[in-house]
Amino acid sequence: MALKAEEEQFLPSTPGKFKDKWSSGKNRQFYRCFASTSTMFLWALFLVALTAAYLSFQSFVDSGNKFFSAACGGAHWEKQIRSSAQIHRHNGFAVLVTGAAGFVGSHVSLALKKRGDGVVGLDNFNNYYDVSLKKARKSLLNNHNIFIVEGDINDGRMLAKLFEIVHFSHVMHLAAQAGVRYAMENPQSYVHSNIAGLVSLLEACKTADPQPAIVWASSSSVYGLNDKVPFSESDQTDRPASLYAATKKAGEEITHTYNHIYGLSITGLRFFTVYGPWGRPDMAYFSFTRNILQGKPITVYRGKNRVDLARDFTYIDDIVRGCVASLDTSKKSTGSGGKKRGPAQYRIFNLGNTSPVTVPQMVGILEKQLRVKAKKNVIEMPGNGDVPFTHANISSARRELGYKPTTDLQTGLKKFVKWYLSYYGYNNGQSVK
Ligand SMILES: O=C(O)[C@H]1O[C@H](OP(=O)(O)OP(=O)(O)OC[C@H]2O[C@@H](n3ccc(=O)[nH]c3=O)[C@H](O)[C@@H]2O)[C@H](O)[C@@H](O)[C@H]1O
Repeated sequence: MALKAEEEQFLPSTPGKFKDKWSSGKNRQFYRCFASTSTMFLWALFLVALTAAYLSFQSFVDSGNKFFSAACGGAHWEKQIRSSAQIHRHNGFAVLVTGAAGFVGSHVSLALKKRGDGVVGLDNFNNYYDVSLKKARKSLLNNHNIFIVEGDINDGRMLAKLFEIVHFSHVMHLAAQAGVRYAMENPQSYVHSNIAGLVSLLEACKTADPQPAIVWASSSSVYGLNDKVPFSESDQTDRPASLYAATKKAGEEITHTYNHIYGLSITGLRFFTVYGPWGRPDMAYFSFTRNILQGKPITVYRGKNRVDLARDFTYIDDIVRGCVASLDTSKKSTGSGGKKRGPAQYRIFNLGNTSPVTVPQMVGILEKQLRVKAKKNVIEMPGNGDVPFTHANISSARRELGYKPTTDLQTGLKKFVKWYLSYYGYNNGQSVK
């Protein structure tokens, strides 16, 4: 009880109820004054310590994140970039390819390098799918003297440094968070790469002097719930069915803004389900191949009223030709150092195959190529961002780019399967590696 009484006297109380042994007068004033000064001192000390800790943490984060990682920077690094950017043909380009360790990025980089353009790659090697495949593509590019910078398009200081080292004439922007259905699992990654990353890249391009012309990957998914076929560039694209599609559509609006304000020359390419050797393991044709060879079941989605889903599958070599033609027909950006000097080119093209194939037909082709029957599990398409069909109208690309796809799905999948077996091997139905 005594303790309780003692505790009580130091407990804060409602005004008028506070009891203390410092009755009244000078003693009490002195105590209060002393107590408040020392408390303030302690608080001030605490705040100083907190600020110091915060600042040192921030500079640690800055050095790790915002600027070059250990793999970047330094004289050797700059030398590799300069050498990779060297042009070996008359009037050739110096191209920065973002997403160079990706499927389309690696193919486009090789095509440009082979014809004598200077190519510098950029890729963050994220683990959305098997990183070893990205590293293998990187080795392939290295063998052709293409250097890939390991970095993120959100790293503005690193981008500024790249533009300082090389006066890129063009940027082929293919870095993105791909995949339609994964957007439900990890929505933020789409905002990070396809929105924030895009803006960061455009900021670097707008500030660069000279400004590069930009060609970048939009997507057939922007047509969303559009049911007017074939899809034309002038069709409505304001009903996306997935967050992926919404970020690609937003990218089209964002690039338009940079074209309008800063005079950046911009070409957006709406790719239609691109497939082929060195492809993406998250895509259906790729994962179906793996499962069929391993004797595992595949899930085939079906639309409402038992209607088969269909895609305008487009072979990688056709897409590469469309990308290169877009670079070749790009006009120069008109601004410099962040200031527009006049109107600049702004284009959007469909790059598809113009002959949709149903998913069960695609599976049938794979079964024939692999000589293995698939264990099919057919289910109704879940509400996960998928659209029932895609079909490109490519008249615009044909007219302006001379784009003419030449590979049907049968021929293209044959080439894919050949690559798959040589890359992963085939061992009693088990994929290895
Ligand atoms: O053109 C694009 O802009 C996009 O193309 C690609 O998306 P999609 O056309 O959806 O390709 P993909 O996943 O191979 O599914 C193909 C078909 O198989 C069906 N599908 C899929 C998986 C499955 O398990 N079962 C199935 O039936 C599925 O329902 C669909 O009908 C890119 O991934 C995307 O990043 C983007 O670039």
